[in-house]
Amino acid sequence: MASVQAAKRALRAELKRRLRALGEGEKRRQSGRLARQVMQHARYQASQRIAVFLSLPDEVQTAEIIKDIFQQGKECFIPRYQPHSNHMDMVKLASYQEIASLPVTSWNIHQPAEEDVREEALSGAEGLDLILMPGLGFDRTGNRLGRGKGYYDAYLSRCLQHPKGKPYTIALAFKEQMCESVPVSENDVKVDEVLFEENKTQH
Ligand SMILES: Nc1nc2c(c(=O)[nH]1)N(C=O)[C@@H](CNc1ccc(C(=O)N[C@@H](CCC(=O)O)C(=O)O)cc1)CN2
Ligand SMILES: Nc1ncnc2c1ncn2[C@@H]1O[C@H](COP(=O)(O)OP(=O)(O)OP(=O)(O)O)[C@@H](O)[C@H]1O
Ligand SMILES: [Mg+2]
Repeated sequence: MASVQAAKRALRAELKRRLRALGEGEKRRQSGRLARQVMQHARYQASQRIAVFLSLPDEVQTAEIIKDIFQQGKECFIPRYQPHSNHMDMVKLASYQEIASLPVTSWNIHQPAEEDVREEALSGAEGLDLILMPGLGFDRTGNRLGRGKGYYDAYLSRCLQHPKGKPYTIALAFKEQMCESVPVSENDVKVDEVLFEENKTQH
């Protein structure tokens, strides 16, 4: 339905305005609290294979979470997306320190080069246990508005085909990213939980 696309476009613009108004200190403060919430989360503690995004400046910062994943002896996977499609893999990251040495994409996100051969999370029987999800906006029923390329929706539908089934999904949000309701279409996959300051929603 065309009107859903228009509603998404309008909400993305509104959310980008809200995010631009957020100061660096406030983003750091909320990110610190959310990182602790993740580390204390039973689903996180029980997860061995975790996919996490390398945060952009307007997203909840994930550096402390990534360090903890390695400290806890868990396995860490990061996005490798193909710019001109909606294809994304989650590939193995060897260490926190490795991130700085990875090339950057046109969106200025570190990711391994296409020819860099790495384990893809869904290539083996183990799959993924948990995906920490980015996004521009969320509502309390788990609807998610991304950056409009469908990478995560397409990836989650691939996860559904995997013998292990869909991993648990937790979105990380600044409280300014919470919306009354997010417009969705058939391809949109809900997240299991949205973590934001002082509160959380579970479905
Ligand atoms: N940190 C992070 N990594 C990620 C994602 C993400 O949302 N966050 N992705 C999740 O998909 C994939 C990359 N997809 C992206 C899609 C768009 C933009 C982006 O900056 N878009 C512009 C406007 C796009 C346009 O021209 O229409 C923007 O948002 O300002 C960035 C990443 C994989 N890696
Ligand atoms: N599972 C899928 N298979 C094929 N195309 C898809 C799938 N999911 C979404 N798409 C397509 O991707 C495009 C963008 O979708 P949408 O606007 O929901 O992006 P988004 O959820 O904001 O982005 P992202 O998931 O990358 O954060 C749409 O044209 C949609 O039809
Ligand atoms: Mg979507």
